[in-house]
Amino acid sequence: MSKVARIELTPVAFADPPLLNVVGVHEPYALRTIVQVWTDDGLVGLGETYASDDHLLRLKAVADVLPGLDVFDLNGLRRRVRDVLISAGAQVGGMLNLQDPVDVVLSPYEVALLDLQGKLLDRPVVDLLGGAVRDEVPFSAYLFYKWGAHPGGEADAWGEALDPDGIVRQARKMIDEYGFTAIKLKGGVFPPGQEAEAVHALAKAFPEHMLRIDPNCAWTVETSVRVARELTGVLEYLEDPTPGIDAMAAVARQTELPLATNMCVIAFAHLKPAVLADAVQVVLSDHHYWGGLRRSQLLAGICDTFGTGLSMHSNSHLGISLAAMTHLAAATPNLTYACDTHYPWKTEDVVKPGVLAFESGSVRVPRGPGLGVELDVDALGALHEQYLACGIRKRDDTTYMRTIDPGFSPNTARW
Ligand SMILES: O=C([O-])C(=O)C[C@H](O)[C@@H](O)C(=O)[O-]
Repeated sequence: MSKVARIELTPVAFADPPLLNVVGVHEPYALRTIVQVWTDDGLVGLGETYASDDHLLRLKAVADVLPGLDVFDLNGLRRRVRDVLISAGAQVGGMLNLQDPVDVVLSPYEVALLDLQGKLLDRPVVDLLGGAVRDEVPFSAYLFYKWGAHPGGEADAWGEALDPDGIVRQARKMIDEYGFTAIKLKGGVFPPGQEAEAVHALAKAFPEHMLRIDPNCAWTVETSVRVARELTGVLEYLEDPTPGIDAMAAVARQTELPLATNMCVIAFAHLKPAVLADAVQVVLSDHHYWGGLRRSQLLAGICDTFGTGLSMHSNSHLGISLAAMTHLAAATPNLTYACDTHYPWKTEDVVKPGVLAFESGSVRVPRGPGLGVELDVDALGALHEQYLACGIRKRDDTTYMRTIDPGFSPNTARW
């Protein structure tokens, strides 16, 4: 029996371009924690998660109680995570508008144990999740309004995108380089009419592509209904136009356009009220806060039961997460939408190159044992040094953006 012997938690910082969203501009660096779980027989399993100071403290508290755990005992893992968090006074269970901290902390450990199980059995993680229903997982081109450079920094190859022409240019570059067949525009930055204009420009330039826009709850119910009606037949779904289950339900009652969310349904406790109110037609899963890969499949089953669509959300992430997302999506039959990913925006990674590549907008499921990706320990060390030097220490995973000068964009207003 292979048991957990020790855990290494390594916070890292990697370069992130000046992407804009409703709360401001991405910092020059995004932060993540790389989790390594070592067994008593010298194998290592990998996980990746957020890196706020509070989250790191919780990860550390759990790491202290994992030695001795059988790597196949995922129920025992969840029990230990829950016990540690409850005794530390965490509000577990998914309060209104909050993720369930048990699922958030559980996730990278569950992924690391699945990676270990796969290595022990010489099978890819997708096989442990029920087997591949698709060998290639489609992702979407994730577009952002964007500055040409961080203040005082050098311009990057993507250039500036602050109007419909800039967004179409960005889409063209993404599609040329990665072959995406679906496009998501991060909105909530400019007035809604201007952002709808960008969607129309994308529809004109890429008539065969599936389109989405996500203003991250920046709009009122009235604005959401107006934009939804204007973009019905143009978008495949409208993501989080307005905050909360009740407001989303009010929009849903007044439009035919499917509404999607990764903001009002973010824990199992939110599913029942959302279903009862018929508030959302598509839930964006994200294994980083839905409790890992197997609990994301539980979410998929619940969505299937209630006829709710399933897509996948992404924050800035590295290759361990991309591998985990790909295995999960490959093994989840009703995950039929192209998944979100920030991966094309990243120029540094902690995994060795060669396994994860986009072809025609899709990533082929790694077939090696476990997640199928290998840690580059030199890169891990360098990105950890960057974390120590970069000066960004996150207290809270929701405040990872620098708020931009409100004079630059009216993003402080509610539209
Ligand atoms: O609502 C979403 O899709 C996200 O939160 C994804 C990303 O984190 C995005 O908003 C970002 O990084 O600016």
